[in-house]
Amino acid sequence: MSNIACALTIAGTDPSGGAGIQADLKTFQELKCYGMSIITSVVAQNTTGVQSVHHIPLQMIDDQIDAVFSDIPVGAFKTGMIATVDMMQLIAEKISNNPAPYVMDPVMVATSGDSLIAENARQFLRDHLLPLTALVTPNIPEAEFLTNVKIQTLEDMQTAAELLVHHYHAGAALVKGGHLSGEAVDFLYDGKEMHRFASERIATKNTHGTGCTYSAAITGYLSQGFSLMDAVKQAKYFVTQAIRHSFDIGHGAGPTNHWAIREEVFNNE
Ligand SMILES: Nc1ncnc2c1ncn2[C@@H]1O[C@H](COP(=O)(O)OP(=O)(O)O)[C@@H](O)[C@H]1O
Ligand SMILES: Cc1ncc(COP(=O)(O)OP(=O)(O)O)c(N)n1
Repeated sequence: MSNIACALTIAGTDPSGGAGIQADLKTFQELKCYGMSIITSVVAQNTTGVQSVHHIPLQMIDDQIDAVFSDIPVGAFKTGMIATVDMMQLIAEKISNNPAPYVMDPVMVATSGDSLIAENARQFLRDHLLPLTALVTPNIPEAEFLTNVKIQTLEDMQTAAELLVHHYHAGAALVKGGHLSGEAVDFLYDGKEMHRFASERIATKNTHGTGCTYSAAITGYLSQGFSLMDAVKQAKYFVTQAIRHSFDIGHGAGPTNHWAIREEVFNNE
């Protein structure tokens, strides 16, 4: 039996390669994890926005999950876009007995402004999936929706992180500050302590898929046995480098560069 770390993503697709399943698998690969994927929706999108969405039938999502869970031990898994309440119900049922750490990127709206999940699914996500998580990774608008706290300051971010754990029963919460100004600061609250992760703000419009990449990197590191704190620390470095070396391709918000740390990783071996 191989002892390679196996990481799984349950999410929607991005044929232009910057976000969703494609970003997750590229990230897993860069971290030398064995990447696996379950597709919830096929999304026609690119750097400028979402053109159309096709939801995968429930039975097919069910079959994909069974195919993976019945065969391969999952070290850690994440969810991204889960568009409907029916899909959420099914996924909650399927993952509730899996002991691997669950990282939720509570995807609601794309960088382009297009909505990716049904209105009633947002509340279901908070009430039924959040309590199953080891970690939830909302950006500011997502944290505002989930907690009903208006977030304008670093203190507000910390309040939201605490509420997500103590009131909404997330295992831990990482509230990301990409949508504020100044340094790019994120707060991780693990139920006991608040940890701050900061980097310089990089001047770029090319941030398509940053949330997907960050949560996939955390999942990848968790699958390798890193502690939550170390997984977030390493992933923050990964996503910062991916933004720093992002690509100016396409006509809108370009994608991050998943291989930005490859040379450094290889050189450190
Ligand atoms: N311009 C930027 N420069 C550096 N880091 C950034 C920048 N924008 C976002 N980040 C970081 O990228 C990660 C994802 O952030 P955020 O944009 O808040 O989430 P999302 O991509 O889900 O909207 C966070 O670590 C955040 O601090
Ligand atoms: C299929 C799919 N999942 C997630 C997203 C969100 O990605 P993006 O629009 O780049 O926003 P962040 O990852 O930065 O929150 C998507 N567009 N498509």
